[in-house]
Amino acid sequence: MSTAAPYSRELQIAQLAVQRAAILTKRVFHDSAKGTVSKSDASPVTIGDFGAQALIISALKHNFPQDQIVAEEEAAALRSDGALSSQIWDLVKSTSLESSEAEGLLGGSVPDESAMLDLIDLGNSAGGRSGRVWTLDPIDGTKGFLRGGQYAVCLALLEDGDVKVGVIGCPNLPVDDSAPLTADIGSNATDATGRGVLFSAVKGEGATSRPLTVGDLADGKKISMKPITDLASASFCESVEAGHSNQSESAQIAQKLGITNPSVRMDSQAKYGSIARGAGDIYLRLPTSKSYQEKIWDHAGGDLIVREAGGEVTDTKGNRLDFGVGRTLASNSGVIAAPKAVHAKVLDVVQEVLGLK
Ligand SMILES: Nc1ncnc2c1ncn2[C@@H]1O[C@H](COP(=O)(O)O)[C@@H](O)[C@H]1OP(=O)(O)O
Ligand SMILES: [Mg+2]
Ligand SMILES: [Mg+2]
Ligand SMILES: [Mg+2]
Repeated sequence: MSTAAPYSRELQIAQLAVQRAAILTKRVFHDSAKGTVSKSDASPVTIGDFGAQALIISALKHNFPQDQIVAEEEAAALRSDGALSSQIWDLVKSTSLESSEAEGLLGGSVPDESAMLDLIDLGNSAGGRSGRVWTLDPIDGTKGFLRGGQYAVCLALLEDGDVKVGVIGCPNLPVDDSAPLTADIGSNATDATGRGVLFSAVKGEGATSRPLTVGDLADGKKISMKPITDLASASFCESVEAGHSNQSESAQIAQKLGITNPSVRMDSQAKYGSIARGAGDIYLRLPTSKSYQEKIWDHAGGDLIVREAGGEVTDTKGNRLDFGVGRTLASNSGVIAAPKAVHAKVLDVVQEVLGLK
């Protein structure tokens, strides 16, 4: 008797849902006014973020009605702004996958605008240590999205706080796994031919990449981190936004490690995907303020994809990221992702520079 691969249905639905949402975000980037509004923390959100969240939650609700969902956005601002809401509804009702069979698997279209708002708000779960929890960032790196740089559509499944499935769609990364890591250089990075990658991982089954929008889901190729012996030739990536990660400390760390290449700055979980496929080696995210707590939707997929590709991911204290404490990584501080063979060395220097030892 043959048994299906673990989480194969969850993986298939997550991949299709991310693909469909990326069709919407690309339409927003190319075709329409972005409908950008500023949230209470002064970060931007666009009609692309809301629309992508509605489409993905619709697919999750259809397939896994019992599961909890922790997603970044909420519909409150749309309930008090009918014009914004109807702009999003125009997009959501007119975005579908080409294959009607695949659309059927996702449960088809959202019935009406009011249902769309309710779907967006289903992402309000508190998360936690028990049961099945999906975590969703409909557009990770909204600033990158707006400037035509890197962004990602990110979905992961946690079971009892442990990441089991991670899917990250990166519309602006080159398809070629061996393309060198380049800085987020604005309009040069947009989803022209040859761009758009879907990274996936299932716990214990490895990590893959495939083109985001064309071909069969089964076409994923195994990816792995670059075996690295000499840190002098390593490349490391970090946030574009200086407010998200301390870039002067990372420069000191790189220097102490003997890394000679300048950091590659890119937005979003595209950083995790890029190191997982060996386009880069190390991802450093160093806390800028004691008060900011990283969000689980910003890391769950990337954490699994890097670990399944042969990497180690910890915080600056050396602890694994704990996705079971709620909507944020309240018990962690920063992120250090690197190939297993060099992670301890990198962490040691991080702790030295941060004064943690
Ligand atoms: N003060 C902050 N510190 C760290 N990350 C932040 C902060 N404010 C927003 N973010 C989130 O950081 C992520 C982008 O990180 P990166 O710097 O790696 O591109 C995004 O998820 C962004 O949210 P958003 O999803 O709204 O873009
Ligand atoms: Mg945001
Ligand atoms: Mg994010
Ligand atoms: Mg986001």
